[in-house]
Amino acid sequence: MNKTIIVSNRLPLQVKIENNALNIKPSVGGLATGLKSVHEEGNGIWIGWSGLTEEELDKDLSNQVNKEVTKAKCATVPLTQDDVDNFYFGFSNKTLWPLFHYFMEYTEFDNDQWEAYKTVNQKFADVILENIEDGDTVWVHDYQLLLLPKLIKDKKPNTTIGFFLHIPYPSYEIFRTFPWREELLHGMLGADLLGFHTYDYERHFLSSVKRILRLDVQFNEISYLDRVVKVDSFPMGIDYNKFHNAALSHLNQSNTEKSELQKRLDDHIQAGPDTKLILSIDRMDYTKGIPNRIRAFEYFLNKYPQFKEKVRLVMLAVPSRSDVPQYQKLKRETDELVGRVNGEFSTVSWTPIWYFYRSMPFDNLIDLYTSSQIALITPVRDGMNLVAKEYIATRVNQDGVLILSEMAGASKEMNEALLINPNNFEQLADTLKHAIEMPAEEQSKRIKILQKRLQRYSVEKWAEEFMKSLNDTKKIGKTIVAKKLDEDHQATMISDFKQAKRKLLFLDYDGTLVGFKDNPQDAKPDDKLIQLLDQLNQTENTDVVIVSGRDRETFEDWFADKSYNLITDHGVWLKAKNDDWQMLEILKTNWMDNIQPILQTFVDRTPGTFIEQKKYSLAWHYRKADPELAQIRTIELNTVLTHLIANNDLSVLKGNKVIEIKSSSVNKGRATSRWLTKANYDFVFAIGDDWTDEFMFEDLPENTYSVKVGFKKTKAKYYVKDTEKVRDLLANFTQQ
Ligand SMILES: O=P(O)(O)OC[C@H]1O[C@H](O[C@H]2O[C@H](CO)[C@@H](O)[C@H](O)[C@H]2O)[C@H](O)[C@@H](O)[C@@H]1O
Ligand SMILES: O=c1ccn([C@@H]2O[C@H](COP(=O)(O)OP(=O)(O)O)[C@@H](O)[C@H]2O)c(=O)[nH]1
Ligand SMILES: [Mg+2]
Repeated sequence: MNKTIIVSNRLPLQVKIENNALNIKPSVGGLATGLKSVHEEGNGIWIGWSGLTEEELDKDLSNQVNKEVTKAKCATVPLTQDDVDNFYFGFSNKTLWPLFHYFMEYTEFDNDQWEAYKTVNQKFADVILENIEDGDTVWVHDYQLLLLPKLIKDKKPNTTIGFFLHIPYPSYEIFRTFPWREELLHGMLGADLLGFHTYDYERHFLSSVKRILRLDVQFNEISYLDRVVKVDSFPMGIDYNKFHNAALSHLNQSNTEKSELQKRLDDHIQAGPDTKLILSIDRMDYTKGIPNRIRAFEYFLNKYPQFKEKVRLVMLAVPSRSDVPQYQKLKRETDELVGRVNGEFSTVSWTPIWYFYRSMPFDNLIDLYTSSQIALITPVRDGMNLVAKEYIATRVNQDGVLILSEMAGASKEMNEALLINPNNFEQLADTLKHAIEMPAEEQSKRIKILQKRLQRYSVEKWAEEFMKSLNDTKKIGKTIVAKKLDEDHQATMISDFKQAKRKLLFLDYDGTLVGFKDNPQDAKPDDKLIQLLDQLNQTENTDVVIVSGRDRETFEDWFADKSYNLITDHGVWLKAKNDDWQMLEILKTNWMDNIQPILQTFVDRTPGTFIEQKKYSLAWHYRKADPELAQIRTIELNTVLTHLIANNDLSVLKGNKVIEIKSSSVNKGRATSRWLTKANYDFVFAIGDDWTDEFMFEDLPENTYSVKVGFKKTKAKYYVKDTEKVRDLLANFTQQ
């Protein structure tokens, strides 16, 4: 039976050594809850780091850990102290975390730490590869493991891989500054499904893929090598019932059952008729906007002094990553600010800010959530923010107001909250006043809608939706007709080739025999290709024809001293071995004078594009242009051209980052079909990568071995991954 492997940096277990003995408890985080049905109840295993370094574990302890962890359906990735320092505190938290949260000034680009990141991703891959079998599904989590999807896919292509990013994905303008950007994107694209919290992160990712890797993206699908990678957004939810039910039982607590914290909170609430608690809970992280919040609260007290002694900000900041200098700086700044504001406003019976720097047990969190009439959540950047959702889930009487930063992913689903820009103190102060004074009916109206949505799209539902979508990626391949040319198909083909008496091979040039280059003239045949073509050309009873959209002049130049069979200009010219050039179609070219100036206006308005002037066609190339602008321009150009060419027997051909205008009567299908009549071929093979090659796939006889390069919609029977695979494949024909 196939299984699902979940992978995250940390296991859903708390592993500690106390008095030389192991203490292992399940951790109760949201992710563990959401994945329960995939992990414990399904046929799953969870792979991650235990939290203890190799140095902390002697052989005996390590065996014990492994035994206990296996019982919990987990497996550990062994990490040394150096790994943790350089991969976790280093690259993950000093590079990726700040960069992805738009804190460029905090971002370090350190090559040694990048190496450590790669090494540790490989360590994760090693443990996965020990546990994985064909047909299994893997779900990788978060920014510490961005390279992992590729490391698994390369070794185990017959597995389904999902990746979810729990933090924001930054805009292209930020991501492009990352020195190893290509490698990171290729790492992620090892997955079959990439999930983000919001549509904005999704589109930022797609924009990086289009601009940096220049891949083709259709809606939310990326054509990548011989696969399609799907990208989608799945906003993570919470364990709604857990928070809601805890709050319900809280309501019925007797005085003796109440915690000390609850009693103090009650004291404040009961101090007067309009006293209110404003709550904030976050990790002590510079992305959470803690100093801003304190300053804005100070501004509010100055602007609306009537609320002095009435409202109190209860601020819980949970210690986090305190080994990283920026976090230490933030802690000092927060201490200072709280001190300043409290010093400035406190009276004998009132301190404006209650500040806790610690983590609190679940029951105390419920005390805080249920006692606070307002939650003030003001991150400057946040992937999602679950605290905002938890606050809403605990409002069992449908009262309370959530003030939420629009920079948190959660704001995209929580429109009924009061959304603010955390940098706008004026707005923040006014929104606080609005929240304090909001009528009960309005509070309830907003909370009800929010609760309904959170209850429905819980963390369980989130995991279910992701898994469903991941499963569906298995079907993507089936909607495209071509089959992968695997070893069995290849063996049959080669054996047919060997048995045949008269053989014909049609080979497209660009994108098939050679990879793409920015400048078309740079895509010259290399020595290895020439060697391969020479060998093919000498193969007995075999006609090899290069069929290209290139112009005759270019091929004359590149293959000057060769006697190859060539078809150029998509089928205008033909040159048989040791023969002269022959024109297959008599064509007019007077249309060019009208179309050329129009193309020129597109060149002028679209930086990076240029016209390739061929004798019988005009090609507008946009490989180097901004992909989004190019997409708009191609639609525009298509409209303009369709209108103009209506009566001219011309057609517009969409190639790989090129639009070509040429005579309708010319195409690779007609030209190759004509060649076929030259002899009685009993083996025909045709290979190409582009739309223009579809004409030959369509027109050639039924028993042709037709092969597409790359995983795209096609009429060909088979597909192969890339030009490298094409050359390997062709080499087979030369072996007798
Ligand atoms: O039929 P083909 O042999 O595949 O030729 C199709 C076109 O190829 C050339 O353009 C493409 O390759 C260039 C070099 O890598 C690249 O810069 C460009 O973006 C591609 O579209 C050629 O310039 C065209 O004339 C051919 O029609
Ligand atoms: O003392 C505390 C305070 C908060 N939390 C939890 O920490 C999580 C914080 O998640 P969020 O998405 O808000 O922020 P992150 O820390 O992931 O950036 C929430 O589930 C809180 O309930 C906790 O376990 N202990
Ligand atoms: Mg091509």
